[in-house]
Amino acid sequence: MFDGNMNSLITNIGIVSASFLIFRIIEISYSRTKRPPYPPGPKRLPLIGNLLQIPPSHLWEKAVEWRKEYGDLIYLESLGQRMLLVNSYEHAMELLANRSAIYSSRPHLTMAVDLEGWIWATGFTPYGDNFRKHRSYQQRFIGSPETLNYLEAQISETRNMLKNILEDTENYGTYVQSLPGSVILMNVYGHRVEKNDRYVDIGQRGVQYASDAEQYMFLDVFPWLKYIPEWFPWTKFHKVAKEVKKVQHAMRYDLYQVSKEKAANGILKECMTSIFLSENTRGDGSIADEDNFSAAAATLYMGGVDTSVTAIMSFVMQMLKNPNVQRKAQEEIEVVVGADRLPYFEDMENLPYVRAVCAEVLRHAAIATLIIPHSSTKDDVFNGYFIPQGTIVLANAWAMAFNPEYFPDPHAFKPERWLSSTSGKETKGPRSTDFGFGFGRRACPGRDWAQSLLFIAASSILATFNIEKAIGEDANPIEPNEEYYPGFIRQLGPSKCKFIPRSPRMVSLVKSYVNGNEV
Ligand code: HEM
Repeated sequence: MFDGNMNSLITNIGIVSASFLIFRIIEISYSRTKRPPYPPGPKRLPLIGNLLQIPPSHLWEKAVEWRKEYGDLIYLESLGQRMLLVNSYEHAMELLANRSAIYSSRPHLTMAVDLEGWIWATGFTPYGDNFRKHRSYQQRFIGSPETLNYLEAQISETRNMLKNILEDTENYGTYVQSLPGSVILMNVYGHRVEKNDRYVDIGQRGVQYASDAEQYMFLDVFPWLKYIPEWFPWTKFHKVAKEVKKVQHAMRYDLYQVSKEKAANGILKECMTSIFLSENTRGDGSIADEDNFSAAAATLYMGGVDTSVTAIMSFVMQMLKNPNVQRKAQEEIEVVVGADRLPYFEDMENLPYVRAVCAEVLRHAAIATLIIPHSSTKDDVFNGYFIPQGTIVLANAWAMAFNPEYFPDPHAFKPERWLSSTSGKETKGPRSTDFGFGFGRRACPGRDWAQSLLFIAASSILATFNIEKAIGEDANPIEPNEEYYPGFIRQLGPSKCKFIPRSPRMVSLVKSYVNGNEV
């Protein structure tokens, strides 16, 4: 009896399971035939997809080449990971801004998030409550200078940089490299940067490590590899992750702790942390929402310390390559600012040519080539194509910056294209700041901060110095360094060149300002 029941139970389960399986197969094949196609893209091989066609670097340039065949949307798969390259500004806006409820998350990167521990940094945080809290702190303190007057630190640190360049011209690169870090550390933690400052170094190493994590994408395909013990051969990634973890931890906590101690002793200068602590420290000493605040603050440190260096380095390189542009910008400064003081933010409105130079620097430098990858949280259909949930969307800001339909003669450096008041206006497309800082809910919160620092640094350098090519041993001018480090975030090193003070008056002005006796 028992055996008979058991047999029929097994038979029934078998029938039900088989029916379920058949139903699923029919359902899947039906949905496949009904579902719209993926966007066009290079032919995928079974299992590995486009793995062999995706170049190890300069994917943004490959995407432009593919555009001729497939158009502005290019769909790729690599070992099961779906990717969508978006070459046009209009499509990036449509997906990442107009449909930002679906396209505002970040991919989960095994190396960066699980092994190195960057999950706290806003740029790696998935869409959700923590992300929203980070963004509201960042918007409040850095989105505009209303709560915290970050412009003051931008002016004073720029003038420090001018003085250092005056005294040690050969090493101008060192001072440009530390300018953004010295401003952001003052803004966020009230920390005054010293020569060879440990925290600027930690910040720059942290940014480099975080962007290098993309080299370990094989761990996303085989995430179980992360459980292999460290002593096992070919697990160098464990050693790298261990080292990065120390830097990541230092970025997140070290300066925050120092600032907290200073605040407790009443010696913390006004900054983002001092304002937050004064508003959120409870009677028993505990601090409301401290985790989200310290993460949002440390991500600003991360965002501010590096990208703006590329912008200012690119400005110097372009001035070396385009002496006529340099002269024209200096003439405008002479008329508006005069030769008796250095520029202020109040001059910005009256310096359209200098503003155009800055806009052209940002376009031409294309600092964040593929912005930061977004990830979709829902299946979507766009322009008749199916974009599955979990697709990594890469907006090709480099392609937008050099699109000849928006910017005729795109590789030429032409500030005139941004001047609406001259007949030379040639720009038909978006502004460089519309795509260079990303899209939608994830767009860079440091956009205004970065633009104002570039303006004050560029106009102050132009007012103080003539930048000229150095002369080589063969008596020929040395061409400027145009070799960008080809990462998702492009970096540019200094050129061999001369910073020649424009007049003894400018020299004494810079010195007097730094010594606190502004003339
Ligand atoms: C010229 C300088 C800069 C450029 C070109 C730049 C560009 C970008 C881009 C393209 C993104 C990704 C946006 C997206 O995914 O749609 C981004 C994100 C971010 N940037 Fe910037 N940035 C610059 C300066 C700064 C500065 C100065 C700060 C901080 C003071 C900053 C803080 C951030 C943060 C926190 C994020 C992450 C936002 C998120 O994931 O929600 N950036 N930036």
